[in-house]
Amino acid sequence: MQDLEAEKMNAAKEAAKAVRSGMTIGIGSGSTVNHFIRALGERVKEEGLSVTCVVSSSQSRRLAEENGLRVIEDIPEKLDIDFDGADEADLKGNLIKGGGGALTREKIVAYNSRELWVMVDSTKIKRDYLGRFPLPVEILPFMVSRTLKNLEEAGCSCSLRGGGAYRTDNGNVIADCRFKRIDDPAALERRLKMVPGVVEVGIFTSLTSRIIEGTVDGVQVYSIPK
Ligand SMILES: O=C[C@H](O)[C@H](O)[C@H](O)COP(=O)(O)O
Repeated sequence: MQDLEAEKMNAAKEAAKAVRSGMTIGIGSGSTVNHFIRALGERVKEEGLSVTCVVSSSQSRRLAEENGLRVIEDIPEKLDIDFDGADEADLKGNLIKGGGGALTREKIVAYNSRELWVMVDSTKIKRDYLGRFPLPVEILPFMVSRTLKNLEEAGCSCSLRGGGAYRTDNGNVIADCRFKRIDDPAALERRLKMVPGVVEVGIFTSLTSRIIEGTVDGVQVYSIPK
């Protein structure tokens, strides 16, 4: 049986090796990122690295601080590298994110970083098309049933995460949108962002610089041309 936790850990440990003292980095959210935070925390402890980070969720913030990382909220310059996970990734660097509800802050952090390095286990890489994982879209709770209908006009069926009880760190709700397949991620991202009430869409395009896929005994690294 595939050991997905080991794959995530291998990807995270490899990524953590790239951090140098003095860097300001972005840190995303999720179980793979948790491995990254712990691996980086060990380097901080053992090598005395000085690292400052902007994190994309309250959960990552807690873990980062517990592991000795300095966390800040804002910075006028771009971050050096953003390290994050994904729910799906294709080899052009298109991603589906937001399984943990942190997509909006994750996209802000990724957009404001020179590079985005994505750490995934082997099941996340999709060589044909994205969309098996329901696409998370963060929306305002105001007039939510109309917003869901407007999203469905793009050819999906939507449900509110937790029946509407789930709240993001921004106080909003998540619509999980099931498409048969997503053939043109950039066009769909643009279309859904036009729906009033949509805060952010969990499709990330043109942001990824590198995908680190964890394998049973190491990693496979894909560089994404800009
Ligand atoms: O909102 C959560 C994020 O987009 C995560 O990076 C994504 O869901 C992948 O999480 P995991 O590493 O737990 O599979």
